[in-house]
Amino acid sequence: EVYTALADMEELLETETVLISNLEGFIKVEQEKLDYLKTKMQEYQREHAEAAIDVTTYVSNPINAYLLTKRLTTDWKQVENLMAHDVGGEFLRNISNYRSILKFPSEEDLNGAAVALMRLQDTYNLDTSSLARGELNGVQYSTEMSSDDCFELGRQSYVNHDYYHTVLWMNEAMTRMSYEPRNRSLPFSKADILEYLAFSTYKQGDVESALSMTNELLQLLPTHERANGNKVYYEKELKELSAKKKVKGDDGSDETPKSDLPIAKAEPSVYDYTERKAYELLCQGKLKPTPEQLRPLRCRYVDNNVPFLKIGPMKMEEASKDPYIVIYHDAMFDSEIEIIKKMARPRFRRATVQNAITGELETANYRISKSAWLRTEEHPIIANIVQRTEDMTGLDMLSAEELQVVNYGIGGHYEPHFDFARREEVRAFQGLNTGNRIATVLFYMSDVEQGGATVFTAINTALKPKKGTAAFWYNLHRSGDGDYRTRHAACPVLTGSKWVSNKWIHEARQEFRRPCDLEPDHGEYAI
Ligand SMILES: O=C(O)CCC(=O)C(=O)O
Ligand SMILES: [Fe+2]
Repeated sequence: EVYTALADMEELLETETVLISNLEGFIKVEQEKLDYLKTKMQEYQREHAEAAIDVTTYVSNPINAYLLTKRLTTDWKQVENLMAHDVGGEFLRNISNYRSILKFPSEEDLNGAAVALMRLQDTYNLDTSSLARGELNGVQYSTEMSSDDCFELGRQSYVNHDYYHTVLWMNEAMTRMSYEPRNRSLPFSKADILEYLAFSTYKQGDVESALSMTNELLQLLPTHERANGNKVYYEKELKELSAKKKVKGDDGSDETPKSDLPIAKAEPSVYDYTERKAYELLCQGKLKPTPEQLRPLRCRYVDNNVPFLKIGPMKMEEASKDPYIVIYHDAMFDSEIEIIKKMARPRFRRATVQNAITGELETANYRISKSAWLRTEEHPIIANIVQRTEDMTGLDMLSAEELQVVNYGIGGHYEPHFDFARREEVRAFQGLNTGNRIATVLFYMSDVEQGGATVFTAINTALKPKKGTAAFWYNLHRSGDGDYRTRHAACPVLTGSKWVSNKWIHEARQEFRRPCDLEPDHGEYAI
């Protein structure tokens, strides 16, 4: 699929370029054909008009008699041939050839892109009509959505059982339809919208509104079979509801009204309501650390006692004292970033997560990005970065994982998670024999216009991506136990393309670099 990384979506524009020029070619050839036929027809009309003035005189001229015969035999044959000539077929064959060479999005991509928009709408609290007008978080962009763009979003939400967004977007489609030019040919009618609206409203528990929408639909199409059936159903349900209200009780019916609209399985969310709320507010920039958390934070130049850094110390900014989270500025050069991106692009695979029960790697809607692994030996640039990571962290890199390069797609995100393996899933890194992920270094390889922050949901801390900076934190206490306060997430990217690299450092070989302790925690750490 392509929607999971913007790097891949860029190629779709090349596909579109080819398709546009194909369509242009078709129109040109078809137009030439029509122009030729038109000229021919006018010629016929002219000759014919002349002949019609005096038919007898006309045919008595042997030249005219010959020409008339010719016109209706060979000349006419040519016209027929041209009429039969199928210009479209050739161009359609070209398009099917392109399908094997160029990148085309699939139905899955369309659904993924629609879900991504809904995720952005929820996470950043975007109002439907502003979004449809092309406004993202108060910033006006030039794109505007038409009624059928909105209808399709509603339909995709419906397919995903997401009745809440179905209602929002079908309503928007209806509003837009009313002020768009009447002559637009639309693949749906007002009745179709009403059917989606009624059913989704019912699914959300509002039987009364579902009934009134169904009635509205029946005014447009009195013989609509399903609507008539549902009307009876809704009326019955309402009657039962009001009867129950009097007696006070639960709803007992398991019958549902009919809909033959397609339906798919929805994935359950992996985190609870309070964490979700904190996550959203942090992503929106509305939740901040307390003054107590902020007061002790400092910026300074550090050399970590590394000879190389004595010459060129690094700029370090503390983002949190406990757990200890720091930002290194200018940790990657633009030139290095370009090379890393170029190396990663052709190797991108959809990012996976580990199933806590089976240990299998699988794709999930809660992690939408593409990633690639770059080995230290592959390029001197990577080796440099790994060495710099060692200098910044004071940790040994021999047990670290390779550099993971990540690019996020539309609405690309990673819901709250730990980087370390929990006791029940220690199997995660067992094969490696290097212990758990003791620390994370997260390099930001792009700025992000809007959204895409890294947020720590347990300590109300958000890190805004800034090209060239790196975040560093310990995932484990000195005791080796996981530090649950390091739970973090990548907020959905609202606008822009987000690139990061992860370097996960393991416990093995850190015995003298970060000695362990029986106590789980010590405040933390200063090199
Ligand atoms: O992209 C980010 O901001 C965080 C990524 C992350 O947490 C991860 O890949 O484990
Ligand atoms: Fe992470």
